[in-house]
Amino acid sequence: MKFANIIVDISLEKLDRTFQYRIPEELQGVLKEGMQVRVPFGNGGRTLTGYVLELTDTCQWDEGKLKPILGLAEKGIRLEGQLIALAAWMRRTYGSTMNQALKTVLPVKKSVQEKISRKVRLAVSREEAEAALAEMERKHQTARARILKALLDQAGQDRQSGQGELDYGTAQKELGLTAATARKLTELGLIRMESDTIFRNPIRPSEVQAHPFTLYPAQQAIVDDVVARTAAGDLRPALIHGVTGSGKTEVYMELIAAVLEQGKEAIVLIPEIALTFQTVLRFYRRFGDQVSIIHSKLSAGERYDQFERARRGEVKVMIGPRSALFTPFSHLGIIVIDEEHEGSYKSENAPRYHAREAAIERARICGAYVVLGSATPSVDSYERSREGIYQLYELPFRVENRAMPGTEVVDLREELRMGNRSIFSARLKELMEDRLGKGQQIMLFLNRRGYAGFVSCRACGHVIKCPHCDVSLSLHGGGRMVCHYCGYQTRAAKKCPSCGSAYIGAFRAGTQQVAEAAAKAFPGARILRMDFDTTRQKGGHERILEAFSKKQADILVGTQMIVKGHDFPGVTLVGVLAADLSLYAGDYRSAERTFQLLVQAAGRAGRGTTPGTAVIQTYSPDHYSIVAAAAQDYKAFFEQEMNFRRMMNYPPAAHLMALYLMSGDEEALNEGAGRLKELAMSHTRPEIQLIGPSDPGLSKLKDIYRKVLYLKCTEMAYLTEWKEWMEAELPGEKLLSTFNIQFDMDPVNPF
Ligand SMILES: Nc1ncnc2c1ncn2[C@@H]1O[C@H](COP(=O)(O)OP(=O)(O)OP(=O)(O)O)[C@@H](O)[C@H]1O
Ligand SMILES: [Zn+2]
Ligand SMILES: [Zn+2]
Repeated sequence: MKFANIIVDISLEKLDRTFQYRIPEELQGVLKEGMQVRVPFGNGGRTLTGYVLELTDTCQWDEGKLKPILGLAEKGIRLEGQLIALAAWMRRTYGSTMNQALKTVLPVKKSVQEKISRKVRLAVSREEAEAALAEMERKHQTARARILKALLDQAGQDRQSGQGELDYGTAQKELGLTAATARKLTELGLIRMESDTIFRNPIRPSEVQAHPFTLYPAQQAIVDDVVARTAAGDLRPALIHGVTGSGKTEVYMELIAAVLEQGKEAIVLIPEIALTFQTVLRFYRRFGDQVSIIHSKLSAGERYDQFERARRGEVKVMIGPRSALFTPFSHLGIIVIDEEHEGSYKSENAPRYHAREAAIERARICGAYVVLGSATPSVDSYERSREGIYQLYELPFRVENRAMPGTEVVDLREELRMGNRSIFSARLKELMEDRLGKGQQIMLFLNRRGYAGFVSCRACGHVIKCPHCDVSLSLHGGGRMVCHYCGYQTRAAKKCPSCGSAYIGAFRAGTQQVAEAAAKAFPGARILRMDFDTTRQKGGHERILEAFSKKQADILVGTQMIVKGHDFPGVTLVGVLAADLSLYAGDYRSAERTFQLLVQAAGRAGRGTTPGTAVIQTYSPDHYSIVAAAAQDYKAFFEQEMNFRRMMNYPPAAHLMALYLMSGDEEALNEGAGRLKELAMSHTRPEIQLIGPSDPGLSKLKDIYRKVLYLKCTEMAYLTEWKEWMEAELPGEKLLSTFNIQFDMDPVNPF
């Protein structure tokens, strides 16, 4: 590479200003993205340090006028540079402006003073606090002593937690607490300042258990192999495929402990929905105050504080969803991604990065390694483990050989034939009666994808699909059935093309109808509903789950949010009302998502000592993802799914890049989509297959019309090259300049 694009100022507003320099002979092959260099700046002979953002062979200006880089500011790449290199990779891979990419990886500085209620809490046991207080009184450190005493008084009153807690504002007013005193007490480790949105660490140092159990041989074998392999320099990601309750979390913690022992740090990504107190508690219990967390309820300022604590070395293990990946640790050793198949790891904002891919890149940049874990790995990851890109480990049994749930599949076509048109099949109803009679709990699960209304026959189960894309067509306005990939359209069928039955139509059902039907069928039962409507208010989610876990209800009805991660030992029956809902969601990952949901849903039944049963109702009992889920057979599912992906050239057999086009003006959008396709075709190559433009699942959202164009290709590099070309071309396109255009490499969630 001959040139380097350099950023000299990383204050936020100027992130997009890069300057190009010539790479001198002695730095050829040495210079890497993220390195800090010295460069001449302006005409006054000034020298500045800057970061290398990108290496390139394309000269943006007059080659003769480019100045050379003077030299490296320091050897190697420091933290800031590592994150900048990651941003450059994200921009290149996923498509966005450099500004958007840098803002994603670098914590945004606190700008406005936030009014958050802060709490001052005791960070030590009462005995330790009392000893410290006596010492302070002896030394006449009255300001500190006053605060400590007030906290101890509080601790005495607050029996339940036994931990003293004061409101920061009140302590300032009534006890004369100053910032200096608070800082000193924090440094001494006596108090902790927290806001209520941060989970408090409920574990006292004396309760931290370094080795709570001896690992089982299967767990220990994984730990030993990963530790030995990585120590020998093999930093390939590890994929742990372990059934629910097989002890994966204990393996993660053991690996993290080994990394901490080397003086390095750890990041643990978990889906937000699993970020429950229970999970966090296990990490606190194991690692004490070295643990901290990030979650979506934190304000920007609190998030920044958490990142600063990590930067200063006060925290060694950061737990959180996707964005915790950018925790500024200087000696990162391991990144764990639990439930690696979860769709929430894919960002929905530009750059639309996948946290798994970005984690692997960050680990590569700083010499760390990645551990992925799931009971139902993504097809992408499992395929990579088969190619040897990831190292696969398996935990096929639950700890203590606890039983897996029993699964039954009910054919809804049979129910119709027998004249049962209710939401509950005869078998599900029978089991519900049985459980209610025994005082056991039931979960009813509707795996609705929200908007997709596919068209199917209730008599024979036939689903109308796109002849070109092999995904189900969705019912749109005006009686049209539409393919969300290629735009193929046809009139809604009045009769089933397969059996001639008139029982054909859009498949729609809501949690409210289910709850009503359950109330009608079981008049005495106490029913809770959890979905988007009932969880909209703050804390709605937690309140419903808590009520259910306290057995204040017999039946919990909900969407996918009820099946993930929650442990309800009282539940012995899970009913999946219509597996077809996610199976025919109209995108190429529908079968994969269905398999994952069904296995997880079944995993909810019988977590306690009483064995559980899952009933899966469907019109497609022969579909491989339902057959495999019922048998809890991941490999069988994977083989058939991979065949489908290979046949249709969907990821991971190929790469799929989406171009989303958005505008408030429908007519202009149609015209723009046409122009975009023209442009796309002018720079395409035979290896790239262009599909669309088409209406996505949501063709209008908040008054914004949306179109999508797809490009398929087995070579990612060709798509990246095409994207770079398009990104350079777009600013000059007058017709397209008013649209919001976004790239999405290997989309995961339907647009
Ligand atoms: N070696 C062990 N000895 C005793 N108990 C263990 C051991 N390993 C795990 N457990 C316990 O078994 C249960 C399941 O383990 P864990 O949560 O680690 O499994 P998991 O695979 O992460 O589960 P899930 O997929 O449901 O999140 C936990 O209660 C855990 O404390
Ligand atoms: Zn039919
Ligand atoms: Zn199609």
